[in-house]
Amino acid sequence: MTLKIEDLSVSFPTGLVLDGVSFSLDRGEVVGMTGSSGAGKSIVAEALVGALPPDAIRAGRITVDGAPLVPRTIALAPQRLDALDPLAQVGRQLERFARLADRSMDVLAVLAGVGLPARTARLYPHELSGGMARRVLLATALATGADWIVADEPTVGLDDAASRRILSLLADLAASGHGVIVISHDLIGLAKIAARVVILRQGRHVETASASVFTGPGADLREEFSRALWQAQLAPASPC
Ligand SMILES: Nc1ncnc2c1ncn2[C@@H]1O[C@H](COP(=O)(O)OP(=O)(O)OP(=O)(O)O)[C@@H](O)[C@H]1O
Repeated sequence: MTLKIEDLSVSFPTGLVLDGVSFSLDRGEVVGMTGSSGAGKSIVAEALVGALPPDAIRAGRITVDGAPLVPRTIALAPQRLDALDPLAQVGRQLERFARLADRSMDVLAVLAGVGLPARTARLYPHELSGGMARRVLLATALATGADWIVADEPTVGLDDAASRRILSLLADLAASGHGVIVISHDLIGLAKIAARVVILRQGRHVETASASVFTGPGADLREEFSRALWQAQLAPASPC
């Protein structure tokens, strides 16, 4: 199955924020999305899962094998930890997500699917480590039974080792048959797990680069902006 995004544009009364984004992915694949801050990455995610603000106007086509994408077949693992209800145990929250998608699921199986032990079901969000909370956010998307998962900044705030484990989990979700879109500023991490990386700048789709071009100085990247983005990540951080 192929999810195809064609000419996706989004505008608000204040103006156009996304202009002509096109890319596709198959189930079993990871596609990365990166770009400068405010480039429109979260807007793409919201458009895909049908969660744009009410004053947004969307244009373009989102299809699966030629038919319009069915909303409940795609789910967002949100960026913000406050998407979790601070007053509800993790297990209860996963059940809520499943109910919203009109399905029943096995909480412990969903937790195991994101590498979390059964006891996590009884924990409240404030009892989770950063890495566990990121996994629970992914679990909220999996609890819906969606085929397509959009993970918005799933490694933000994590150290290198925890980030690597989350990226490897996302690759595993694709290997188990999901189509996974990962939004991240960590281009080095994305290049390790994604087949392609969609690069956005100020609402424009700069290019979709195959992961294999993220080597050395990135000479095979088509656009200057993409090369600059890649090289900025390779450069050692300047001492404070
Ligand atoms: N409700 C809204 N009304 C008007 N403009 C908005 C609204 N939501 C987002 N925008 C604008 O859309 C643009 C893209 O925002 P978006 O959050 O998608 O960027 P992003 O690439 O995810 O950024 P970051 O990497 O910082 O999270 C920004 O210019 C933002 O100000």
